[in-house]
Formats: sequence, C-alpha cells, structure tokens
Amino acid sequence: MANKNWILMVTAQTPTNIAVIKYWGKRDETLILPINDSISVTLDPEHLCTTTTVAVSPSFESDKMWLNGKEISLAGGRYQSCLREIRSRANDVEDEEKGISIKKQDWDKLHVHIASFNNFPTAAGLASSAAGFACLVYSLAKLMNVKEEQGKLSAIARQGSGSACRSLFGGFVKWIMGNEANGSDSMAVQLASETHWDDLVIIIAVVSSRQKETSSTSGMRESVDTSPLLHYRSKEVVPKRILQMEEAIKTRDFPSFAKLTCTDSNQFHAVCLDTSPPIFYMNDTSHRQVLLLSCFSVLLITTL
Ligand SMILES: Nc1ncnc2c1ncn2[C@@H]1O[C@H](COP(=O)(O)OP(=O)(O)OP(=O)(O)O)[C@@H](O)[C@H]1O
Ligand SMILES: C[C@@](O)(CCOP(=O)(O)OP(=O)(O)O)CC(=O)O
Repeated sequence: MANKNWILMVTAQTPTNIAVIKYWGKRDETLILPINDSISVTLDPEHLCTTTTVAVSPSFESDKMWLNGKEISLAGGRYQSCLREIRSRANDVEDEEKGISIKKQDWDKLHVHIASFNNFPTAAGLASSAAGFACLVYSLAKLMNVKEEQGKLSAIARQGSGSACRSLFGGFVKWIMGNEANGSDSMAVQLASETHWDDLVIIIAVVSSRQKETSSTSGMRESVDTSPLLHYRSKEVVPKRILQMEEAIKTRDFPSFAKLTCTDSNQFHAVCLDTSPPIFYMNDTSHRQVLLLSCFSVLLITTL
C-alpha cells in the first residue's frame, strides 16, 4: 500500500420501512435491544430511500461522514458500533483493474469517508435512521468484503438504530426481540417477499418536514421510565398482535392487516400520551387525515 493515490468506492441505496406493529422501548440502550418484537413493511427503493457512498483511500487521515451534504460527527456510539462491527469482519479486497490490493489486516489502519443522502425529510418521523443505518452497514460491508448473511448484518444495523435492522430485507419483515443479554439473537427475518402482496399500496402523506421535537431514542427512553401502559403493551398486547399480524400477512387478509396496523399505531400514540411529560407526535393535520381516511375506509399507516 505504498502508493497513496487510489480510492475505492461503493454506493448503495436502501429504502425505509414503516412499522405496522411498532417497536417502542429498549431493554438495553447500548446494544439497542427492544422490549417487544415488531413487524414492518419495507417500501420500494425508488420512493423513500437513502443513498450512501463509502470510500476508502490511504490518503484519508480519519473517518468522516457527511449527511445530506453537511459534515456530522462520527463520535457517537452508534456510528462507532457499526464501523467497529463491520471492520472486525473485513476481508481481503482485490481490484485488479485499479491495481488495488487490501489485506484483511490493513482495514484497521485505513479510514473511510461516508456521504449519505436521504430523498425525504430527515429526523421528521419517516424512519430516516432506519434507511440511513441499514444503508451505512450494507455499503460498508460491501466495501470491506464482509461475508456475513443478511440476518447478521441486520444485527449490526440494529446497533445504529433499532428500526434499521428491518430495512436490510424487502417485503414484510419481523424484528425478533431475542432474549440473549449480548443481543446475538435480536435480528430481522423476512416474513414474506416484496412480491407476496402485489396489490397492497402504501401511501405516505408527509404532513410536516420539520424535525421532530422529541427523537425516537429519547421518546422511548422516557416512555420506558414513566409509562405503565408501555409495559402492559409489550407483555400483554404485542405478543398476540404479532401472531395475528403474521397470519394477516400470510393470508393477505387486508381487513385484519388494516385493523391491526391502525390499532397498534393508536396504542403507540396512547403510550406517548401516557409518558410523563407527554409526547405529541401527531399534529392537527395528521389527526384530520386519520379521520378523513377512516371515512373512506382506506388504511393510513401512520409512521409515528
Ligand atoms: N442517511 C443517514 N445515514 C446515517 N444516519 C442517519 C441518516 N439519516 C438519519 N440518520 C440519523 O438518524 C437520526 C434521526 O433518527 P430519528 O429516529 O430521530 O428520526 P427518524 O428515523 O427520521 O424517525 P422515526 O424513526 O421516528 O420514524 C439523525 O439525526 C441521524 O443521526
Ligand atoms: C416509532 C418507530 O418508528 C420508532 C423507531 O425508533 P428508532 O429505530 O428510530 O429508534 P432508535 O433505536 O433509538 O434509533 C417504530 C418502529 O419503527 O418500529
């Protein structure tokens, strides 16, 4: 690696996912382990998605990241966890055309530059962290020739943002909460592929592009600490709903799918109100939309 005049790049695109049985609450904040299973639908990549380019070069002096054109700090534990986990699984990379040969052991000394763009509002309740961290992990894994299967990669993306583990798969996806203290069994699995339910159309109505006042991370922390309803929900309600939702997806039973989705979303917002001080994610426009759409018997999957 004496020659410093080379650069190797990988670009990937990852869609966001919308939870139909929601994740809200962690049992481990560092490893990002949830208090209940969740199920989501991954959107088509051409709609709401993240595009991330990761590059490596011997001339880079430190790891750096730009989000939507602005440099952000990689110091946070979440970015560091993803980088560390992927680096520890890196393999040899050969690019004969460019005359590049990176040995497994070189990856610890090389730095990466990351540029990521969301084609939808960031931190506004449309799961930008899901698409963002899934895309980051996927593109880094490609760059470093990581050979793990998708489930293992989902467990790494989970350490960036919980919902990100579900965006590693298309179609209908379940995040199994797992029981192990080290998080090894907390990962996403695909329930059904993107072609399973072709006539299901998801409409995303963006009622505000403004950044949420309470991030999901701090919101769920406050709910875990103060909401009795959340603990009832995670133990008594979600396990049954997960089974019912899996059945509704398997049999393409739209009335059940729609009812479960709306009921779960309403309970999620009820938990937010039960949190002290209460969290308000819906605004007047979203309330009016939910009412209007229920009049037309159409399903609106509320993202938050
Ligand atoms: N493309 C990206 N690459 C890496 N990190 C990202 C990307 N987009 C967003 N993030 C991270 O995710 C954070 C936003 O996460 P947050 O959970 O608050 O909002 P959201 O994911 O848009 O909404 P929600 O999860 O509530 O639906 C950003 O502040 C940033 O740290
Ligand atoms: C309401 C949700 O969208 C919350 C998503 O929360 P995040 O995955 O963004 O939270 P962190 O794990 O702290 O990054 C429900 C869901 O996607 O299941």
